[in-house]
Amino acid sequence: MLKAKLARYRAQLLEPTSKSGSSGTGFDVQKAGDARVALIGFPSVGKSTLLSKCTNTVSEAAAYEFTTLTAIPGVVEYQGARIQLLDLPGIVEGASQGRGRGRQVVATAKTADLILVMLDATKSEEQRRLLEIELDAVGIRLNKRKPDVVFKRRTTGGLTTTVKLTKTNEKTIRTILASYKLHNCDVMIREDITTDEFIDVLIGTRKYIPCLYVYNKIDAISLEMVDKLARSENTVVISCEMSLNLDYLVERVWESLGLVKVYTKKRGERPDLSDPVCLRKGATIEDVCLGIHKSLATNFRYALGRSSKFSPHAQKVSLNHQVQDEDVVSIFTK
Ligand SMILES: Nc1nc2c(ncn2[C@@H]2O[C@H](COP(=O)(O)OP(=O)(O)OP(=O)(O)O)[C@@H](O)[C@H]2O)c(=O)[nH]1
Ligand SMILES: [K+]
Ligand SMILES: [Mg+2]
Repeated sequence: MLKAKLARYRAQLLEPTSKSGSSGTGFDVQKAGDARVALIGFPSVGKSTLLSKCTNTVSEAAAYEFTTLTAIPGVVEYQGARIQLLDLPGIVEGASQGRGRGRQVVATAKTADLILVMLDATKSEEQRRLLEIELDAVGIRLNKRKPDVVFKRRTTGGLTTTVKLTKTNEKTIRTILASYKLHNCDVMIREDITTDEFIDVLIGTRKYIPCLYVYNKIDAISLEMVDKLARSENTVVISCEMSLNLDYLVERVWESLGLVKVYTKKRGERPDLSDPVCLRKGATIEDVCLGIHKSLATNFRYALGRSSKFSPHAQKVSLNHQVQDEDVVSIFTK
């Protein structure tokens, strides 16, 4: 019950209080391109150096802490896709609780499609855990998917569990529901969740964001250490200064975003490889149409799709056909 209370108070605390209605907590940078990637890390880990190396934007880098004072967007081009990379001020322990810039940084992280937790490979492992705590405190869940719990407010209701709960129990769930005054609701638990995960579902504003741990400055540590770090999960090791592994980082960023690039082709012409339509995995031909122009979906007759990975021949496909990465699509309208 204390956990539930604490989570509720924290959620209230982080809620925008301004009457203007805008959350006003993040930095005011327009989203641009096909996805947004945010750089989160302690001061002087090399965030700005990375932005300057991977994009056409220059962000001032220097040996003193808090060189960067605001959000600086750059664009990473990857096989025709445009990814917005956001350089942000460094944060310190307690950023999520404090006022001002630290809070602003973590609030901005919430708007990202992927978070790069940037770490200094020469510093202790502790930095990673500290950053995770700050992101967790504002409701960001890294590399997790939303728990499989269906929750609906109703006039009557009940609790159904389709799996055996081993990390929490029904009594705890009922106590938490009561403490939130949720007496009439339908709850269906379809996964062996923890108490904390259940509270996350109730709070409802959690963000489940993929994350890569990026260890910079590997030029300054031993090869054994580099090898060890490089083998960890969701981890990329780089040296911005010596331009080591930066192309691989961009590849991993693309992969972690879980996007697909679809190339369009006009009849009798070669596919346009410079300007793909980028969509979420699982997207359909209809999404491709909408990504180009609304009228394409309404006037849709059929499409010819060619999957570069699975079949060399174009096939006639309908609106609900799922597209794969690097598919080539021609759309025919009425
Ligand atoms: N040895 C080494 N030093 C690096 C590397 N990348 C960046 N640096 C140095 O680290 C210092 C900090 O770099 P910045 O890019 O300013 O770091 P930041 O994370 O943007 O720092 P803040 O904006 O202050 O939070 C600079 O002196 C860089 O030259 C690297 O790969 N290896
Ligand atoms: K710095
Ligand atoms: Mg900086």
